[in-house]
Amino acid sequence: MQYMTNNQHREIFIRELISNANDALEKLRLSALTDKNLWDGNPLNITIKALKNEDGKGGRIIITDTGIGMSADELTTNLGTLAKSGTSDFLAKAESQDGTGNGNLIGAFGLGFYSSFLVADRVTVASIPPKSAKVPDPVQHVFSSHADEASFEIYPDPRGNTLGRGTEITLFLKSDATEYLETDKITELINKHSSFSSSFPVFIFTQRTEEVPDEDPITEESPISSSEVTEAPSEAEPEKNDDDDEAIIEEVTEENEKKEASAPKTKSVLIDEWVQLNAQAPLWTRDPKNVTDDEYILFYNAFFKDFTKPLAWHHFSGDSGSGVSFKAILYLPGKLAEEYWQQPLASKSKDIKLMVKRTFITSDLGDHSLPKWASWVKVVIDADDLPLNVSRETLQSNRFLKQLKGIIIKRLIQVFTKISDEDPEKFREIEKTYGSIFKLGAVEDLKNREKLASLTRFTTTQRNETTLDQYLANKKKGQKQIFYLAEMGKTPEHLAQSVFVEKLHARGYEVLLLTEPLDEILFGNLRQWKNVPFQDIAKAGLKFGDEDEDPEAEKEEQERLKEKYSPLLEWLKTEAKDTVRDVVLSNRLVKSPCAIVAEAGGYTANVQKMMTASNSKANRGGILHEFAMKAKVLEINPRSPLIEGLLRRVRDLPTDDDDKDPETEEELREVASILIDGALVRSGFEVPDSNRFFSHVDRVLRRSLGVSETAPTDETVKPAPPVDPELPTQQEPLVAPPVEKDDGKPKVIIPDHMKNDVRIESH
Ligand SMILES: Nc1ncnc2c1ncn2[C@@H]1O[C@H](COP(=O)(O)OP(=O)(O)OP(=O)(O)O)[C@@H](O)[C@H]1O
Repeated sequence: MQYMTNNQHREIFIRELISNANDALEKLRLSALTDKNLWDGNPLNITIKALKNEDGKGGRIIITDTGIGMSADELTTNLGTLAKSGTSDFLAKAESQDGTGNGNLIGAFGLGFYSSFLVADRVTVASIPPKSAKVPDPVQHVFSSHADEASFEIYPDPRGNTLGRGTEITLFLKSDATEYLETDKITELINKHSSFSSSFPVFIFTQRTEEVPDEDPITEESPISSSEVTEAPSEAEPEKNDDDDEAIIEEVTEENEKKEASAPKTKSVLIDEWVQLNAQAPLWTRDPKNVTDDEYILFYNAFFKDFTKPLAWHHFSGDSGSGVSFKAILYLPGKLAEEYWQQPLASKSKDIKLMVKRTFITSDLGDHSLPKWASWVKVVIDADDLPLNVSRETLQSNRFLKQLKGIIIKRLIQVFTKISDEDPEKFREIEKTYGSIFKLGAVEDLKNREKLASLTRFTTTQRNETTLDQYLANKKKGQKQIFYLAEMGKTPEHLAQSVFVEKLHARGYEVLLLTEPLDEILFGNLRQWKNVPFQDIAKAGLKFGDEDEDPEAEKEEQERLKEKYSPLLEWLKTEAKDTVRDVVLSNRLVKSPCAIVAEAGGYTANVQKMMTASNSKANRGGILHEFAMKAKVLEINPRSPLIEGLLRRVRDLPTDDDDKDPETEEELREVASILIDGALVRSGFEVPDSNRFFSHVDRVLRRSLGVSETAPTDETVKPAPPVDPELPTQQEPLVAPPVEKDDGKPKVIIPDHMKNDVRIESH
């Protein structure tokens, strides 16, 4: 893999420049589809040549493409903007911005043309656009910029039109970057970073010596040098190497002379050669059996310009059924772009690269775009049987394009399902990035709802992860609901402690614990799974499913409790009338004395929080909102000693007006108020008036400690001194000025206790 180490990051200049050249070639070819005059059919390629200076010190690398080229204006706008703001400053910032200062930022995102300055202190770009109706007489211009200067120059190329069409970039290498003058080094770099950066041929200039028969030995006083270009890669003669005349000199010794007398005479000649570096067929056309993981990753990096590691990929071929056969590779990116989650519903797929016979056609699927949930997927798909010169407009009505969406989505879901079935470890990794995508997909994509919802995983009161199918396989006899509890932003551990879970858990029922906002939206859309409805256990309607099996005795017991508690239920209904619409005996509590449950049309604590967070006045103003806020029930646990105690006290309250004791009643009312507020908090709601709550708690505490309820707290405090608008005159600075070191740089003061851990250098 090619993830950057400290010293490696500058190597990426070659990848960036080849990728730019590839784009320029692609642009020419695509523009020529509509304007035939732009391209005369001459080869489209990229050539690279390294030239050492004659004095042996330094040299330059020349990268040339026969692409769309740039006019003087385009050179200014495309390349000049950064030069103006200072190239070295920019590079320094880019190198340090990832916080490690090791340039991984450059490695990960690419700097384009400006990465040239990682290895060069001067760069010239000679460029000329093709002849067109708009530019009938193009002129070759040179853009020249120095790494240390915040300026650039553009001037007509004194050499005239040497390129014919395209761009030639010359990097004058820094003294510490001369290793890149070795052809082997560049070849290694291109194979490592850029073997897939161009779909056009990339040639490198090499020289090798060869022994050839000497047909004219008499004239040969010393070995002869001959230069010949074995393959001219472009219509424009590649720049003549000034140093081509340099010969390989072979020492003529006596021994050699003797040998030569007996052996047939040969001479060493220097052969110039253009060697193609990316001669292999495009990756997607190859047999998957012969492609290594590294190749898939390198291809992904170069082709989609995403230099992170993809999580998975799928290489497949097929037939559309409408007579188009295709080959494709589909990739799951290692992470989803931040922007995706900011506005998932506004996202549009831009990385479906449609090729025809190995040539890029478009990534704009127009009306046949992928659904939003899948808009991040990266795919190269090459159709053999579409016409090459198909225009974007005719493409839109092409049957294959209409089918493309279906083909990709089907495969994408297959990839996820296969990993889910066969490799749980890997799926866990995938789920970290795509877990929410499955939920979004199941909400958005009706056609694939079931398949996508099958992929979702949930934490439960019994295990760390389960699918909905696994949940159903674990349901208890008679269980007719899928139990879940949702509270966004909380942890599953927190939810597992909820008052609503206690009885279900104690009885051995499994409860799904949902912590993401999308979870509730998903269940709201699904409503049921394999005909079993979802039940929010914080809401009314909870059924264990075995109630019908209750023996008569148990039913009688229920009736008895109801009757016993009716005075408390009635009394509490009055006390809690501002908070709930009803008070009932609970069948969902074990230890807790009480809880607040939302009615069918009411807000659960979770929904209420979401409503507050969404801050929408429209949501919060209406009658429906008022109704939903109040649609709650206070459930009390008849087996709780606290509730039993309260029942006794309520029963003991005199009913006769004459015997009534307002003080006792008030005390009890305070207890009830704390109980109701406590139930709200226990159930995830907020207390409506926390001041009132704490003053009640204070009074009850005083009573329990035997402290007078009316005894005032000593509230005397020392008042502030009188107003004094006068400002302090400067006597001593509050902060000691930085002490200058001998070299004029400020000395940074570090507290003694931090001296061993911190080192700061000032520059
Ligand atoms: N070889 C080239 N031929 C024609 N135009 C080029 C060439 N190299 C660069 N350009 C032009 O210069 C622009 C700026 O190039 P640069 O590499 O800085 O950024 P980019 O290619 O747009 O983005 P990035 O490389 O970061 O993805 C390009 O968009 C393109 O228009």
